[in-house]
Amino acid sequence: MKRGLLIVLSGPSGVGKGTVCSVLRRKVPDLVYSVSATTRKPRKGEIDGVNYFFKSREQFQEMIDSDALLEYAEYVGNYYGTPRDFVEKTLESGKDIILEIEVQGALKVKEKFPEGVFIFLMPPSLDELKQRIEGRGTESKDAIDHRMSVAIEEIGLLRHYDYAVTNDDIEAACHRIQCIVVAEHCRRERVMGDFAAMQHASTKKA
Ligand SMILES: Nc1nc2c(ncn2[C@@H]2O[C@H](COP(=O)(O)OP(=O)(O)O)[C@@H](O)[C@H]2O)c(=O)[nH]1
Ligand SMILES: Nc1ncnc2c1ncn2[C@@H]1O[C@H](COP(=O)(O)OP(=O)(O)O)[C@@H](O)[C@H]1O
Repeated sequence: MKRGLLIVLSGPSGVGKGTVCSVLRRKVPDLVYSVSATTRKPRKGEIDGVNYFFKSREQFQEMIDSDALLEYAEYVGNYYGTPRDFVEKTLESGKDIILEIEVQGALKVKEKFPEGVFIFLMPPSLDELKQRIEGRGTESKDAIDHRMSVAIEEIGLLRHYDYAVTNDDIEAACHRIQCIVVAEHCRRERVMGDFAAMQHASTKKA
């Protein structure tokens, strides 16, 4: 059985990762979405187990201690982490999985899964990024300023990624990501030498 693709979608807060992921989930129902654990408090409308697994600091620490997380990072005062088992089981079952995580975590995943596909979602401009965070209305002014300074540092790490996708338009960004996924599958077909297996089967028949 061929393993699925591990796709990491990263990028600064407010760039549209969540929005792009929810559109992708609708368009590509076969793509599995990893639900993270966090110590952040739920926002209005967020559901435990759907948007995040909401944990206390103690519960999160237990997950770290028992090696239940593939990676974790502290981001603007809260912890976020990817439950390991779900990712590994999904990949083993041959399905593709997408992790929507911030940059420090993405770089840790890259150390463990260099064969993953690392995509950085870029804002059309920093002004547009600030407007999107403000427009979402979920953060205080201090938190927005903090997220903007973290964003500038994160964009500086773009070179560690395989692809940059600009989120100028949601549909266009999703289309680009879908194209990347298709291309990566084709690339792996070549690397995995399926052609050799095909030749072997046809020699056996002759
Ligand atoms: N390292 C890591 N980052 C995560 C994880 N889950 C979410 N994040 C990131 O944490 C950051 C803050 O997430 P959140 O508080 O939901 O705010 P928002 O994504 O900016 O709306 C975002 O960049 C998320 O992509 C995770 O499991 N691990
Ligand atoms: N291509 C886009 N054009 C305009 N607004 C967008 C676009 N993508 C996302 N947004 C808006 O930007 C805000 C932040 O998006 P969100 O998905 O919450 O970002 P992230 O998950 O990266 O923090 C939301 O209000 C969302 O509706």
